[in-house]
Amino acid sequence: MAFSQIETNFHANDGVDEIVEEQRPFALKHGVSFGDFIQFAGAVGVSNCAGGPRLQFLAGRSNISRPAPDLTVPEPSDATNKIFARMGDAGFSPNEVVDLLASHTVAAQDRVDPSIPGTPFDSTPSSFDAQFFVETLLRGQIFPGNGSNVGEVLSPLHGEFRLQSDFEIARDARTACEWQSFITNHNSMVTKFEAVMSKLAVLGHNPRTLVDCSEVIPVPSKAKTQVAKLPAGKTLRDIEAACRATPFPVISADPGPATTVAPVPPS
Ligand code: HEM
Ligand SMILES: [Ca+2]
Repeated sequence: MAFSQIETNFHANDGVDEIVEEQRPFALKHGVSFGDFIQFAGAVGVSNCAGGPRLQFLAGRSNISRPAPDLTVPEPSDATNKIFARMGDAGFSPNEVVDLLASHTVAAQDRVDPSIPGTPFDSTPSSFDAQFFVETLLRGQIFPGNGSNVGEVLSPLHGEFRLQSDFEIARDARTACEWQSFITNHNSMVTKFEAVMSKLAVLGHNPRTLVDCSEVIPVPSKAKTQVAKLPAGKTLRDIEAACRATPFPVISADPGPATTVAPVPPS
């Protein structure tokens, strides 16, 4: 937000310009630092999702900072080794990257395939559920838009988008069991997401110098279920299970005709 002239030009930040320009006037108007505003908006935003986490919110970051160097943010076309190495530099283990990727249950793409903006990564983009962790393990069959783009791989459902990085981290021997574990344990997914987000939120800061203002973050509505489902039209045979230690759980499929996924509303 402070260095958007520089940082929004980095390829990995493509699309971030819009929300930065939306939010900056609020931070300036209320005399809140950019770092605090971004953390606050993220915590409030995700609390609106059914079944979502209630993130800690600490205030007190200063606006004294420098532009980040380019090429530090992972790209969806990066190999898992590279993603884990970059995230490792920031103090996150491969399993913590999986925990962070629960965010992709409430996410959509605009720029990887610009012909289909708003195409979500799971069938329930307004629900903070574990559908993302099931659907990324389904065998890929179609490209939802104009064919294969850099960082995109085959998706299992019409209207759903699959990032190459999500596909590979779901199947990587280092992370496949953490990935699979969330399919039958919504609480664990949310608790681990809250924990890893607390870590992400204070990177580069001493948390002891910040003030805990978490009580201003709304309490999200409860999750409907602890266990995810197969989308309608899919069976367990469509799952590419990758965790060697634990068999893939027996989960049921939604009834009805094959699931297709609608785009999220334009932002
Ligand atoms: C591990 C490396 C990651 C890669 C390669 C990656 C990649 C991407 C890409 C390519 C998009 C689509 C952007 C667009 O086309 O507009 C996206 C969307 C998104 N990502 Fe990630 N991501 C990663 C990790 C994360 C993390 C750690 C978080 C948060 C904790 C996150 C949260 C989101 C959200 C919320 C969206 C949706 C934005 C929207 O709907 O407008 N991602 N990600
Ligand atoms: Ca979801």
